[in-house]
Amino acid sequence: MSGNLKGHDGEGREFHSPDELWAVEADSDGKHNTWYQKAVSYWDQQEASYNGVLGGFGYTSDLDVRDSRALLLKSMRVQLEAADKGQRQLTALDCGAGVGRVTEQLLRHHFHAVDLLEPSRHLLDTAGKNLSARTVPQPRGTVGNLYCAGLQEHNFEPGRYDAIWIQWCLLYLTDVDFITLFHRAAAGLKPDGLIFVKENICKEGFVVDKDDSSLTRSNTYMLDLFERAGVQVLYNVKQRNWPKELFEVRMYVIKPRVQEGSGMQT
Ligand SMILES: C[S@@+](CC[C@H](N)C(=O)[O-])C[C@H]1O[C@@H](n2cnc3c(N)ncnc32)[C@H](O)[C@@H]1O
Repeated sequence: MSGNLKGHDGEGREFHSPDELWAVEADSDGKHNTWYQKAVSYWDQQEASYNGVLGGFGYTSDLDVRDSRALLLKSMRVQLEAADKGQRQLTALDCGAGVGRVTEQLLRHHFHAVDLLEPSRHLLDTAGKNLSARTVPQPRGTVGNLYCAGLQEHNFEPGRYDAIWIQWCLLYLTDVDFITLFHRAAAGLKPDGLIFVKENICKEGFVVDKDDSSLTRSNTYMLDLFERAGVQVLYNVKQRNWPKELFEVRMYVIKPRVQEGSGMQT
């Protein structure tokens, strides 16, 4: 399916398929280290603040968190009720965490421990400082492990997480790494754990941004990759009240499929 998807970048270059893009962006060894390094270099130069990680649209943070919270509460009602009764300790991983905005505003209010993964050292350091210094009113959770790494290279601790939150960073992953990520992340989940993806979405095909080495995909393209990753999409929800001048934003709640006969999640 994704072979039929066409794309373009901001410099007038057209791509007939994602494979053409990945061939153009490959290093001489066929890997995409330069593609990934360019993204981290871009983020190394951005301001370490909510406004910086939201591309100058810091005012959208509250809107974003409001819809995320509604979907989290709906998707994890059983687990959160058990936590409220003191029957369960919940752990989350915030991926591409930036300065820890999603953890501070959302995850630490519902999970007992939140780990952060972020490849830009200065953003991760700021997240660590923000989360230890700020006195959020009665947060449930503490900050756990801080991993300075990209999603394409991270090894998830087996069976640790009730939720893995991946917001505005899948757009940095090649298709191959996008697909394998879900296999690796599934191993990091508890048996009823879920993966939450929140991402910019273009109307059709894909749009490449050479500045930060990213790829905004259409909803069709995202669903095709989820299908190829062999995961189940429980919810596919559009962010409401989003500024018209920005890409549409969608949230996907993902459940790994259980491998028949093995009791293992994939
Ligand atoms: C638009 S910011 C979003 C930050 C945070 N998720 C939020 O919503 O506030 C994108 C983040 O993705 C991170 N990033 C870039 N490449 C990545 C990769 N390969 N894996 C994981 N995160 C990546 C950037 O360093 C940056 O912090």
